[in-house]
Amino acid sequence: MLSRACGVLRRAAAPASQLLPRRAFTVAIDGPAASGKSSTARAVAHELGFGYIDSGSIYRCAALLALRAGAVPGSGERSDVAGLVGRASIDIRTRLSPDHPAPGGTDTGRVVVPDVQVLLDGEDVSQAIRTPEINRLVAAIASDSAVRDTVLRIQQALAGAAETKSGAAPGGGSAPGGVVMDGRDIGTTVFPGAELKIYLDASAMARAIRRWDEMNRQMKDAKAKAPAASPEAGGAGGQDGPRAEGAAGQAPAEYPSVESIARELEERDYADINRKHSPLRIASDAVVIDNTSMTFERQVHAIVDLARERMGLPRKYDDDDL
Ligand SMILES: Nc1ncnc2c1ncn2[C@@H]1O[C@H](COP(=O)(O)OP(=O)(O)O)[C@@H](O)[C@H]1O
Ligand SMILES: Nc1ccn([C@@H]2O[C@H](COP(=O)(O)OP(=O)(O)O)[C@@H](O)[C@H]2O)c(=O)n1
Repeated sequence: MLSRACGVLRRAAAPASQLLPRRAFTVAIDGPAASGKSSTARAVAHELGFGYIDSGSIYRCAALLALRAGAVPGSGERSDVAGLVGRASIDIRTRLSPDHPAPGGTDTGRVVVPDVQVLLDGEDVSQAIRTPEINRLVAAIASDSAVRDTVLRIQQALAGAAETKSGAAPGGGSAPGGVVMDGRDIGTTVFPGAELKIYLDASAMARAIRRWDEMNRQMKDAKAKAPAASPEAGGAGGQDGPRAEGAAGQAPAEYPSVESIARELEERDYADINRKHSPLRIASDAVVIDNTSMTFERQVHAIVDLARERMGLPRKYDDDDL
């Protein structure tokens, strides 16, 4: 388990001989909800052999902690969500399935999107932090400056640990590693000096349809794994659109329509853009990619090549410039 102090420890423990040659490369990917940040960041990190941090999942853990403590905004309960998060142990693990090639890219250009597992005090909360209830709550929790300060320290510690792992050369030496982190303020606040900043965007309707589609696929997977589920557990194809499994072990919840997903994304974007602390902004030195009409592979290849160029490596793909 990672401790929140490991970023500090890594720097403090590095012998002087390692300080100059080692230079981690940071890719910051920001953008509105469901613009493709997390899937793209995971694929780019895998291809470059870098660590990956999904910063949204840390805020989602904060929202889950607040919910479980009955300390949601407006409940009247005086809450110290920052304290709850500060005392918690949060770990984000990238998982490869057996048919995935090893990190570092392939000659075929095949895009690999590893799974990510989020552990909160050792509990796998990967599904519990992606419920409609957390979606509604998370932006309010993330607008609290004390929560943001605490999450910032966790982000930096996780990134330090991920860079160290990605830079571990075969044989136990150290090679320049890197980290890809996605969120809302990575290029502006968390890593303002990131070597590559991407702002990923897509039309509101494209984003809502993609998220609906994603939920539909997850529901089908869950159904395939649990064929004996009761009829009330729901199924796709009705007038109401897809339905969902709830958090692990809970009763399946109703999936919303595309329109209501679009509304939820719009409300969350509004809150993220208009909050006082670290609002969602395009960093002045970010490369803006609108992927409304772009394939997933192309956006991954383009970002990998931008990173390679800035690392002094030759481009790998033939895709035209963006
Ligand atoms: N260029 C693209 N074309 C079509 N679908 C995409 C594209 N980029 C991402 N997606 C899909 O959109 C959905 C939302 O992406 P995700 O990475 O979860 O977004 P975010 O992290 O910004 O919320 C996923 O199902 C992802 O596979
Ligand atoms: N760096 C970040 C990342 C997420 N967040 C907050 O966390 C929420 C969830 O982020 P997410 O990346 O999981 O959301 P999706 O885009 O995946 O829906 C966002 O709507 C923001 O309110 C933030 O404020 N700053």
